[in-house]
Amino acid sequence: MPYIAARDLTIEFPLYHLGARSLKKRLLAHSPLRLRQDEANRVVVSALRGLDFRIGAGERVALIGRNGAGKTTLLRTLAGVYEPVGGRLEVQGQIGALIDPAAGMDQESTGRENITLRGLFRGMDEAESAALAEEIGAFAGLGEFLDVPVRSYSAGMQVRLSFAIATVMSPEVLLMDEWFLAGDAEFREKAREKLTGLVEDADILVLATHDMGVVREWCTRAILLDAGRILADGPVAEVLAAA
Ligand SMILES: Nc1ncnc2c1ncn2[C@@H]1O[C@H](COP(=O)(O)OP(=O)(O)OP(=O)(O)O)[C@@H](O)[C@H]1O
Repeated sequence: MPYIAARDLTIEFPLYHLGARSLKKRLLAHSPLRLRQDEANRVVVSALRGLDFRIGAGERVALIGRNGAGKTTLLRTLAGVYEPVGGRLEVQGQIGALIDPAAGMDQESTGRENITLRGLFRGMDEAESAALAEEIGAFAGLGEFLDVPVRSYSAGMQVRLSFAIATVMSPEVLLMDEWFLAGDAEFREKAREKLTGLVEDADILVLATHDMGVVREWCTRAILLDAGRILADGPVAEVLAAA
């Protein structure tokens, strides 16, 4: 059964090129909770500070909180993009990540080549990968751009392509940042339909969002983050009432 277990999970980012010592000192004095000096005398941002939680199969969890609270950092950590500097994290289950639109995309290759590569990587044969490319290209509405290098896509086209790639297979653990719900009205409608199916199929959903309508509609549990810590964790209605 898929699950996520975090124990004292801590993520920090070193800040380079801060320059003058006086600036360092001022920063540290003004933000003692988020900034500290590490053993190498670098100023580091404490993005996530000692998080403890367990998410089991069947749970749909919203990560909520103000700008800079740590939602995206937590999603990226769950996806394996960031390595914790402290604590333990276990993620069991096949992950599907809708976090960074350009992640894993080769900008010099065409949309079709990118899709085919993903298919082959997942163990499909060439015919299956080719069929996948057609299906994804059609869903993303790329038309002839399917055979053009991705670097010449508009931002919206990149989002549609990565959305279509990431959602075509049903992951057990679905990690999603809210901007995947953005886009033009026509695509948004298609995306919502697709996501509703995906959310229903996934064993675990973790969604970072500012949209409380989406939280109420899709999630069973909310984790409220503030300055890298968990302020509240529980059923959506309870956490939203406390927020
Ligand atoms: N690559 C990075 N380098 C340095 N600091 C970072 C980096 N990524 C995030 N941070 C810091 O970590 C903290 C958490 O940021 P994060 O993006 O996770 O917040 P968020 O809750 O997703 O915010 P938003 O709602 O604005 O998207 C912030 O203080 C941010 O400045």
